Amino acid sequence: MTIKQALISVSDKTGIVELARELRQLGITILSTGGTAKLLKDAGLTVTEVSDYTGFPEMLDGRVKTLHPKIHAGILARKDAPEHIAAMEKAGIPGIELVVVNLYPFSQTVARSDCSLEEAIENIDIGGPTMVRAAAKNYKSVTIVTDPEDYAPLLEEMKSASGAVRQELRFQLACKAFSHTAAYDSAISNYLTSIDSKDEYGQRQAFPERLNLNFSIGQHLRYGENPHQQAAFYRDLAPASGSLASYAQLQGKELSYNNIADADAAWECVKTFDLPACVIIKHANPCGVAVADTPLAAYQLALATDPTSAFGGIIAFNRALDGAAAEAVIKQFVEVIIAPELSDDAKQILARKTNVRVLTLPLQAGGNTFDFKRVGGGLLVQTPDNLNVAAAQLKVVTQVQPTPQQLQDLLFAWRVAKFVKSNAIVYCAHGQTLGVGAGQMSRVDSARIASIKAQNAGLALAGSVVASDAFFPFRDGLDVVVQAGAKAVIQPGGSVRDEEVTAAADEQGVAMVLTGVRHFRH
Ligand SMILES: NC(=O)c1ncn([C@@H]2O[C@H](COP(=O)(O)O)[C@@H](O)[C@H]2O)c1NC=O
Repeated sequence: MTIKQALISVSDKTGIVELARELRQLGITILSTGGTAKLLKDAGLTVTEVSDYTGFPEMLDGRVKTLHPKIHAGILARKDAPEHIAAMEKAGIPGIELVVVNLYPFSQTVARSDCSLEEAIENIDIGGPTMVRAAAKNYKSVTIVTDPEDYAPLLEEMKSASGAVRQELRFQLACKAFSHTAAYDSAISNYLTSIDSKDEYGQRQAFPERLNLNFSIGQHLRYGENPHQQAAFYRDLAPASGSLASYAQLQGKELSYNNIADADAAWECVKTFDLPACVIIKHANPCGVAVADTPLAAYQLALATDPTSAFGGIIAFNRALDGAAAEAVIKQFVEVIIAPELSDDAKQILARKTNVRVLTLPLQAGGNTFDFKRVGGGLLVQTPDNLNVAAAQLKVVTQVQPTPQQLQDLLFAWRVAKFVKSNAIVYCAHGQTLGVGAGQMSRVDSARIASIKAQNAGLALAGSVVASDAFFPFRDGLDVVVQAGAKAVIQPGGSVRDEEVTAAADEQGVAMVLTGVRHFRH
């Protein structure tokens, strides 16, 4: 379909002057709205303002710019239907074969904490989506472009086909256009339905009445959790900075479904430490975590927790990976390595193992607004568990006080326990996990398993500290960890038998601190 006339009306003006210049060179007439027209004219391009074209000025503070039959008939007329062509000729309306539109920045506007309802409403684009949908509906006659990323491929196509665009590309762009308007309307609906109606338009609730999710496909995966399951990885339209979805893969095989899930667990855990840290994940649980002076030392300590389970693990660092650490890590079978960056040495060393997936991610705070869990016929939605307890918030409930070193280790153990599936028991000493009990239905069993694991790894628990992700419902769990050698315990408290558990700790001369916060993880 040859393009004679284009309509350009964009909020995001990235690359628009360059596009318009190329369109002019191809002999295409350009119609444009106020701000866009001014920018193009200032760049020396010949442009007709929509208001001059329709003979109807923009009005109501821009609420009506392009909403005119001369524009919409121009977009919606089927160029292959004689009756449409005749009707257009009779009305004296020329066709529009290319529409380049992106919408008012609604999501960016409402993301600002000081955004008022009035401001949000004014950022609901009306004329833009109307043109986008009209052009997308009429993709057989019209090309619709909503993303500056598509300007270059569009021009390439037009230049190679004397200004024409193939129907295949027009259809692809139309699909993208409907996704664009669908995402836009979802954002409006999510925002408006999360406003607390009781509070005159001010208070926003966390959860919208209707939850519209919008993710775009990042990649098709070879299979899901198991080979007989199909799978894909979808990204947020704008992933939070420093979240897993913003990874860059430097080398290695394609990531699998389980790789991505485990990489997320590893990255979220390692990000929470200030000191150089290493986290090794297997089947969504940390099997070794340590902090030390260097990435190498942290890795060696993390590996020592459970070298058997670390086989085929996902390993994350919160510091640049240097050559020494890289050399040590590739001695083991590792699925994925993640770090904020890699030294040139480390890159060369890891390149020797071409299959190993290596990801880099910016070490930045910030995460998802909501966590989701699909259940039969529904979706559980919650805000993420991003509470980090500080030393000042701990309450010592025993006669024995923890030493400063124990306190430091208790906080370390507590941070790790948050990332271990419940029931979680984590023994630690000197910034190293010594035994991790995960995912047990009984807390006592988790405590026993964690001690067995430490024993298997040849790590002594005498004098260690221990974290329990939730309270001890009975003293039996506490007895197990004390018998194993723990001298200080951190747990939320809140059981009806707290007194009995504290008495058991006193009786055995160990220190116990309460966080007042629980970290179940399922
Ligand atoms: N009301 C209308 O008729 C209308 N037509 C186009 N727009 C939007 O106006 C924006 C461009 O405006 P300007 O060219 O003035 O910077 C685009 O995001 C476009 O989607 C409109 N604005 C809002 O609805």
